[in-house]
Amino acid sequence: MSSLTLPSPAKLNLFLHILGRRPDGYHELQTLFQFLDYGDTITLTTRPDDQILLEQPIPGVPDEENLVIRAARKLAATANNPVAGVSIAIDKRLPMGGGLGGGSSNAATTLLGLNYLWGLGHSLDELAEIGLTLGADVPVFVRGHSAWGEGVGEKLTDANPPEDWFVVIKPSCDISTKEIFSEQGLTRDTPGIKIAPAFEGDASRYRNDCEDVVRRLYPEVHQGLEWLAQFGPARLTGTGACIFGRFPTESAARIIWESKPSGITGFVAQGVNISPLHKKLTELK
Ligand SMILES: C[C@@](CO)(OP(=O)(O)O)[C@H](O)COP(=O)(O)OP(=O)(O)OC[C@H]1O[C@@H](n2ccc(N)nc2=O)[C@H](O)[C@@H]1O
Ligand SMILES: Nc1ncnc2c1ncn2[C@@H]1O[C@H](COP(=O)(O)OP(=O)(O)O)[C@@H](O)[C@H]1O
Repeated sequence: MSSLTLPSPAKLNLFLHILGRRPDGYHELQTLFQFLDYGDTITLTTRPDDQILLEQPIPGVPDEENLVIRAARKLAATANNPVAGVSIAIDKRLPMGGGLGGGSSNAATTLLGLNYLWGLGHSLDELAEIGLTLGADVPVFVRGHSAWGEGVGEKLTDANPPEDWFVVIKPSCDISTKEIFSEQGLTRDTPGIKIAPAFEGDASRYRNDCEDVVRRLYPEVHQGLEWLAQFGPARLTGTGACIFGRFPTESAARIIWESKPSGITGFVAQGVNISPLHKKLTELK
């Protein structure tokens, strides 16, 4: 049996513009993804039989729907020869449905980890294509470089935003991506911008178009943003509920984190342009 323990980092949408809606109802986006040096950890252990199993179910997510199981099954189906079974353990730190991409990241880590353990030799392009069938955010985690995202987020161009520090807050509400994209009042006509070689994060030309709707529906998010905005640029990631404030140094971020009102949950982490998953896989080679 062989075993592999790998990081499954979070992402932030440093901005998120909605340009329009496609005939199939999906929204055309422009976004900037950056990874955080913070996330879940996944351990993959091969088995003597051919089963693909989750060691510990995630409450509220049936194993059949868990993105790691779905990713492993899809990958196994691409193999020319039978592959070993695998037990998958997820050490979950990322809040679910928080706009941090935890589920998509778990899927990508499983795809890359099993590609290595099973010796399949698929390229990142091939794995990103499999990933896209699991979710729009999976390809950026597979490619492992911060990126401008267009289309539904699958057209990716490498980006190098500053590796600033973030205070990430999880307001005490769960927000469904589908609910926000169904809202009447959502801004859906932001003009497309030319992707820029440099990103000045707090420039007024960059927003999260979901923010107004989410602030209106979820006062906890509004209050969190008002508090964070006192200290620097603050935004929603994805369709929420998590919000983040950006700081140039770790100590600046930690001072604000220590001053938070009681009851606020979240964490401090650095933005990184190479995914911690890819750093770890490079060390293994
Ligand atoms: C908008 C982002 C930005 O990162 O939000 P977060 O999920 O991270 O918050 C993602 O692209 C989200 O992608 P993903 O998480 O794969 O979305 P899904 O679960 O497939 O989408 C749930 C529902 O949201 C709507 N949806 C999703 C993505 C999109 N570009 N347009 C949409 O209209 C669709 O109705 C879809 O059925
Ligand atoms: N391994 C997983 N981790 C987290 N969520 C998962 C996983 N597998 C399936 N899901 C489902 O995906 C949904 C979105 O989760 P997640 O990717 O963490 O949030 P978001 O897309 O808002 O960043 C969850 O609410 C959950 O139902």
